[in-house]
Amino acid sequence: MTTLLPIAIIGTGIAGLSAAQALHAAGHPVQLFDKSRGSGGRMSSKRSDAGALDLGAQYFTARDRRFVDVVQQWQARGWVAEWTPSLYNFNNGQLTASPDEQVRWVGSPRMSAITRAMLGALPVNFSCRITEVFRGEQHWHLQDADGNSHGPFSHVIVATPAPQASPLLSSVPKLAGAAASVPMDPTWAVALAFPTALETRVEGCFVQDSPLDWLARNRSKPGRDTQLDTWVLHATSQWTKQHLDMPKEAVTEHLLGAFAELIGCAVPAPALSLAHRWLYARPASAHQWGVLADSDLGIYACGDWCLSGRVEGAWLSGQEAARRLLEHLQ
Ligand SMILES: Cc1cc2nc3c(=O)[nH]c(=O)nc-3n(C[C@H](O)[C@H](O)[C@H](O)COP(=O)(O)OP(=O)(O)OC[C@H]3O[C@@H](n4cnc5c(N)ncnc54)[C@H](O)[C@@H]3O)c2cc1C
Ligand SMILES: NC(=O)C1=CN([C@@H]2O[C@H](COP(=O)(O)OP(=O)(O)OC[C@H]3O[C@@H](n4cnc5c(N)ncnc54)[C@H](O)[C@@H]3O)[C@@H](O)[C@H]2O)CC=C1
Repeated sequence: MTTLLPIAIIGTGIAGLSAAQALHAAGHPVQLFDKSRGSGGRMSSKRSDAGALDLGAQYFTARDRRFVDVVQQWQARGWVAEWTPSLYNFNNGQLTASPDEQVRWVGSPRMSAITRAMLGALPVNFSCRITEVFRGEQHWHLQDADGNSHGPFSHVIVATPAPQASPLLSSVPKLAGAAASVPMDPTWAVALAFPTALETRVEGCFVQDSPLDWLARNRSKPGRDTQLDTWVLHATSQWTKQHLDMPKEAVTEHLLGAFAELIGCAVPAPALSLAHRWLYARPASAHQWGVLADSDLGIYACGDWCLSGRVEGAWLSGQEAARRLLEHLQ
């Protein structure tokens, strides 16, 4: 019996884990790496005194049949639940109810529950920033920021945002160039917790003509801690770019001010506030690549930026990376 070399996967966001699960299911050993202390990437949740707060992805929709099917399996296992917020729209200074029929999903009891469950017992190195990916005579090797080498690996899947993928793809200039051509826009996120509930029916709101793009009542999502009235605000990409290096306290003050202006009820001082800057929040434009690949060399890049820039696109891109890799092995 021959021993298969593991496949290295850099990034434990939903794209990397989607690929990992598919390869593991096909009988291939994988080894995951992430620079963060936990999995989830932009679907991670921040633990706080007000419970877990979803600072990145707020909810997701499922339109592709393959993703619809997997989300149903996640629901059956209790990893996700449907969120049915009382939705509003803020436009031209008017806050109006904006109900619709769209099904929206969230991780349960927090967004990070999905990737945590997907990771399961797969082998992973956290707090391990990969700085170099190189090919020896036959196999792939990785170098991390602490100077450690990892390998050999039969294949490598880079599942990070495009600007972070580009340097890791430098051994295949065509792939590195494609990743470098995808700018990603930033998003400032602010979480607030109020000791008494705000007197509003709003649970989610799409916002126009404001520094804000979106706001959500975090505690209205299923399974969340409901002791405090928690909210998450997202700034527009444009406002974020203009205030990229603003101190967190000032960002919180500005976005809290914008929130108080539009929400239409008294907003007391929050008991807790925190700000997080997502430097690579969303691709500036969508692509239909699915995956970037050099199958002969055995290197692949996947992530939301290869498709729709949403959770669904990231998951599908991870599936596509695994599919292309397995196809080439046959
Ligand atoms: C503020 C915000 C709001 C959003 N809202 C929504 C929404 O409501 N609905 C929706 O569908 N989508 C939303 N998205 C987008 C969604 O979160 C992403 O499309 C999806 O999570 C991307 O997954 P991914 O696996 O491609 O990348 P990521 O989740 O970014 O995962 C990449 C991983 O790679 C790791 N990494 C990076 N570089 C290295 C390195 N050198 N070495 C090791 N590890 C590395 C990172 O730590 C990270 O864990 C939102 C995103 C943000 C930021
Ligand atoms: N802030 C960030 O960095 C990112 C935010 N992302 C957001 O994630 C969401 C995911 O998109 P989908 O899965 O397609 O979800 P969706 O179908 O709920 O929303 C898509 C878009 O349609 C609009 N919209 C939908 N429903 C309503 C409504 N009831 N009233 C008014 N407008 C509505 C709204 O503009 C929204 O952005 C979008 O809102 C993206 O803007 C995606 C990626 C990054």
